[in-house]
Amino acid sequence: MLAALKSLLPAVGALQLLLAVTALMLVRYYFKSGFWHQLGVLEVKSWRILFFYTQSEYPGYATQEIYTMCREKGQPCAGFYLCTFPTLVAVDLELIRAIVAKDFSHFMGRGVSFDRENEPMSANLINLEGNEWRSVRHKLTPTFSSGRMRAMFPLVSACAEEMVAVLRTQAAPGETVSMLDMSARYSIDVIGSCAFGIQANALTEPETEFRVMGERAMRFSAIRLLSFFLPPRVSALMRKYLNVTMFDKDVTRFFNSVFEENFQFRQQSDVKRHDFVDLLLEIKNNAKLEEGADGKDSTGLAGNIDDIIQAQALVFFLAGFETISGTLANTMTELAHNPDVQDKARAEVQRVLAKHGGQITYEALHDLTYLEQVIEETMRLYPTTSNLPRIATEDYTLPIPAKNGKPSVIQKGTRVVIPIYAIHRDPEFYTDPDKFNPDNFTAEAKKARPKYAFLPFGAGPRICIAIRFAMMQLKAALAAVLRDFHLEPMKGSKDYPPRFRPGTLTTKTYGGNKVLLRPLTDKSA
Ligand code: HEM
Repeated sequence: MLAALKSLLPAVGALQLLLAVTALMLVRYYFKSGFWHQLGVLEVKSWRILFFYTQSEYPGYATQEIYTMCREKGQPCAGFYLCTFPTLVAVDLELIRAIVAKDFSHFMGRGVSFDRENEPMSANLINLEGNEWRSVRHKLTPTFSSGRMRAMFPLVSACAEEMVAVLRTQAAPGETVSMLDMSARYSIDVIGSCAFGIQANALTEPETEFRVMGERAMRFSAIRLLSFFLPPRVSALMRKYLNVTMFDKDVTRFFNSVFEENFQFRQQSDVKRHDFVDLLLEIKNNAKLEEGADGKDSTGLAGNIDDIIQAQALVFFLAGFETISGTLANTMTELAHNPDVQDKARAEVQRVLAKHGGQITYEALHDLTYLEQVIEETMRLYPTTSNLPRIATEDYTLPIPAKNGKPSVIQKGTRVVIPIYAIHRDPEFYTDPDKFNPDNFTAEAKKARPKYAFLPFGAGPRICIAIRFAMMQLKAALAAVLRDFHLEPMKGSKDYPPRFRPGTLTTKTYGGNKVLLRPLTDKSA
């Protein structure tokens, strides 16, 4: 029977399978109706949830609808049942704090299905759970310390200066530049340099292989995205019979070979670049020292240390590419459309540069506090992750009584969604929430707002590990652009305010963030 199915599947095709799975999910949805009601949790029945799973619209919209419904009804959370598992949308900020921080031991994972045996690259920090995650996180954390960032800054700064040099050649009068494209090339060059120890040259050669492969790595078809969040046994069947892997095989092969080549070179040479390759090498050497008699690292890592190290290098790419390029591109679009903000940010850059001998140094970045507000406001409006996923790794009693006032116990395996996009657009926390206003992030404004009302990097022990690295990259690039250019909106553009694109893992907008650039010397002339 199985053999017959297997031979049929290629003919059936991914799309048909997806339709069949969707139909099954719908049936299951109706079967399970009342599930949340019985638990005393507000139950959601909206067709939008299907769009959420099939990624046919920006996933922030479906959870925003649920968020608004909860707020109107005074409920801390709501649940829906689809795709064979129950999902809870947490709305109340105290409940969110409990899930991501206070009761973290019940929610240590994101619930992503992966196959370590056949795809060692998928056993990365983002996907790992439990003690293994804890161990890898503990080993990687020092990699992002401020001392390490300071040492790495020259590599990042070189890419920022290269970007403005390329922009200078592109900023012909009246010609628009796609800031999304330029930011992607910058981000690729930074990752190539810092995580793989190579010159990717995406800024000077846009179609370089590193970039092409990088963009392929980030392209997840609907079926691939769906497979991440299905129960492990269903994903395993999809892998076996449909060949649905987490990463494209060519992509894995490419990144493996680039990393291996440079890793071996570093092992055999005395070259030190103070980049992630050096630091991963250190982790490997320390792990070897800690190796137990069974050949496994004694600190809780399962599997081969070389595979573990390689998986983390790839995660720097996966987690660091589109998050940076999208945020950078959206910040530049907002600066182009908000000339007052742009003038104020540039005045700050000029003032700070004068104080630091005319150089964009690591220390100078710390003084760019208004620029930081501008970046934070961009991340509020365009959070790279619209919804933060968690999975209950144990049964859990909700700390806030739900609908019927009685304690509600959610079962192990329940998915939890923290609706970041909706929280960031809540008028209770941000007046005129759709308006770009960096004053939302003055020290006073931040103090007056609950901590969990701003979650661009997530929160709790699984918060983004690379916040310092991310801010350093963003500030270095923006300071160089503001120093050298005036940004203006594209004439007659219909892409502002930007609309969000469906079907992407990180938040993306339509239009490619096109702006007009005027070299500052021309402007003052
Ligand atoms: C604007 C830039 C960035 C944003 C907005 C961002 C945002 C996030 C978010 C929302 C999470 C999930 C946190 C949670 O579940 O609570 C995350 C996790 C993570 N990020 Fe970032 N990120 C950015 C840049 C980067 C960069 C540049 C890197 C690496 C070089 C990186 C590496 C990671 C890793 C490894 C995790 C998983 C951490 C764990 O599970 O322990 N991120 N990031």
